[in-house]
Amino acid sequence: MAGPKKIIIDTDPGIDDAMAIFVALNSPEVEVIGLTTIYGNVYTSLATRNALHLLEVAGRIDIPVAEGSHVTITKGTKLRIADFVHGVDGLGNQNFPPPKGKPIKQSAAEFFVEQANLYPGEVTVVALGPLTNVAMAIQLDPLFSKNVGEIVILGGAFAVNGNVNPAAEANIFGDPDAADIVFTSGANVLAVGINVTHQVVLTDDDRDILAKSNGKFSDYLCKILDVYFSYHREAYSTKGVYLHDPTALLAAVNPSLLTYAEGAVRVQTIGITRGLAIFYNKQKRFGEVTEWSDKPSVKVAVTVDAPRVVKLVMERLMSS
Ligand SMILES: O=c1[nH]cnc2c1ncn2[C@@H]1O[C@H](CO)[C@@H](O)[C@H]1O
Repeated sequence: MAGPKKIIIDTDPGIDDAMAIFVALNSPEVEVIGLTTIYGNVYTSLATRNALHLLEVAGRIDIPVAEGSHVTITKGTKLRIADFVHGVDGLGNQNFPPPKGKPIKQSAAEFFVEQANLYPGEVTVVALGPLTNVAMAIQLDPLFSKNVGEIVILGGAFAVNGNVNPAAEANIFGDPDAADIVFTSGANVLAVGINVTHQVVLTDDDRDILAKSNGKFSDYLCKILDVYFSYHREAYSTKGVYLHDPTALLAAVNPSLLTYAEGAVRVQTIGITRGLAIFYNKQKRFGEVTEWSDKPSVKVAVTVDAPRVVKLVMERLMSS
């Protein structure tokens, strides 16, 4: 019998990243073989610090952390950091002490390539931030896109408005050039966009249940969730928060929680729609060659069993 699925979580923690990491650590279907870090919710160096801290909270310092890129794939340094969503420390302004651990010497991209070569077809990368590290791995090793088992992406706003602006979702907007490289790489890609994750809401009542449960992970999260709840109340008038990262993580754990369409995805890299990801379902045979014509298909999530996802997230956070 095959063992648990090996996953590497590429992360920019981030409150919903913290949730996803804890859910993963409490999911017997997967083995977390590493965390890699990227800018997005915070800068990369803080993402590394937070990744190490979260593993220490979880008592899992056996899991290596590889630091990722500090700049976009085109060496851009004008990064968009979402500290207004997660707090200046990325973890709800709690001023946690610095972690004791250190990242490994390898970069995130080198770690991806090494692990995909070590276990061809068996490693799933769950990318919860901008896709710079994944695109760098594709550029570093021409065989990476074949050797990696699957790349599950939290990103895109397929046929709905974005969350950075009407066109773009935050992770794709963070590095649109990298995203286009990943979507057109031929790797086995599954994208979970905010068209799906906006259906998965952890309500105020769910949070009360988490708070009363006395689980290690739920206790920790209830401390940091305030900032995330306030942001959602202000930005969306929702009585709850979107479970972006945990939903993408669970898509890697149990793909049957969602349904998917297959087709080619291209990302706009310039202009007012920079970061817009457009899915082509390959149904119409266009009379002319398009920028999508010869591109490999990826899977894009279309529906989600939201009550089951919320229930699973809660169970796994409370039973810690
Ligand atoms: O309004 C927003 N702007 C920027 N980033 C956001 C916003 N809402 C959530 N996220 C963060 O970006 C990813 C989903 O796009 C999630 O990781 C979430 O934490």
